[in-house]
Amino acid sequence: MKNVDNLIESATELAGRGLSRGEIADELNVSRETASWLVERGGVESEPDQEPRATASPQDIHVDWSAIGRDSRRLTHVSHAMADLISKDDTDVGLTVGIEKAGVPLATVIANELDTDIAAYGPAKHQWEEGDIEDFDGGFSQNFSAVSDQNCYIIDDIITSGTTMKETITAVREHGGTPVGCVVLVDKQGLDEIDGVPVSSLMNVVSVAPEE
Ligand SMILES: O=P(O)(O)OC[C@H]1O[C@H](OP(=O)(O)OP(=O)(O)O)[C@H](O)[C@@H]1O
Repeated sequence: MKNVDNLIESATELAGRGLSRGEIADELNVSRETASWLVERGGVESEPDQEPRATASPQDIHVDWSAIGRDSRRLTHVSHAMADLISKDDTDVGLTVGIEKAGVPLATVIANELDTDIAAYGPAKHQWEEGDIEDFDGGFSQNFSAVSDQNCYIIDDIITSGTTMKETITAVREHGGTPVGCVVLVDKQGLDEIDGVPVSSLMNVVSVAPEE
């Protein structure tokens, strides 16, 4: 089980390897604000030109679903529950797209359950090595189905900012597919839709902290 000390340690190590706060946020599945907080708690100085140090604990949470991810039977049960969220939809869906990495094993089970083909999308951040991440493109793996002319579900584990899901929706459309639903384990934004595509999640994270 990860606790905040583990997260601070991981964030400090990633910062030491030169990753930006945004990249650390992606790696640890937390918001950028939380990534900054974790790094600063680890004793690393703020990045130049960044907002002032966050002294209070931010309103983000880290979701550790490794108890599901490390056990194929649990993963299958949970994926069936995700499929159940969308299985009553009327739309004729022929393809389930998993977002690499964590979305793919979930999508594999969901595709089997819903009797669709399967595709795998690698987001741009996974191509990034150095320089501006905007200069990199994501892509669909050639080892799986093509998306053209298919109604598609898009599967991932977590929505944090929604950037990865939005990128995948755009990529599906650019490749001639039609995204008809996004399904995740946990939606930290509690979104109804992204770019006109309905979002379903097994769990939404809702902050009950009073506004500052
Ligand atoms: O909504 P966003 O702010 O875009 O963040 C959510 C994404 O971040 C994580 O991917 P990550 O690359 O960190 O991990 P993974 O490759 O293990 O799935 C997660 O699996 C989502 O794909």
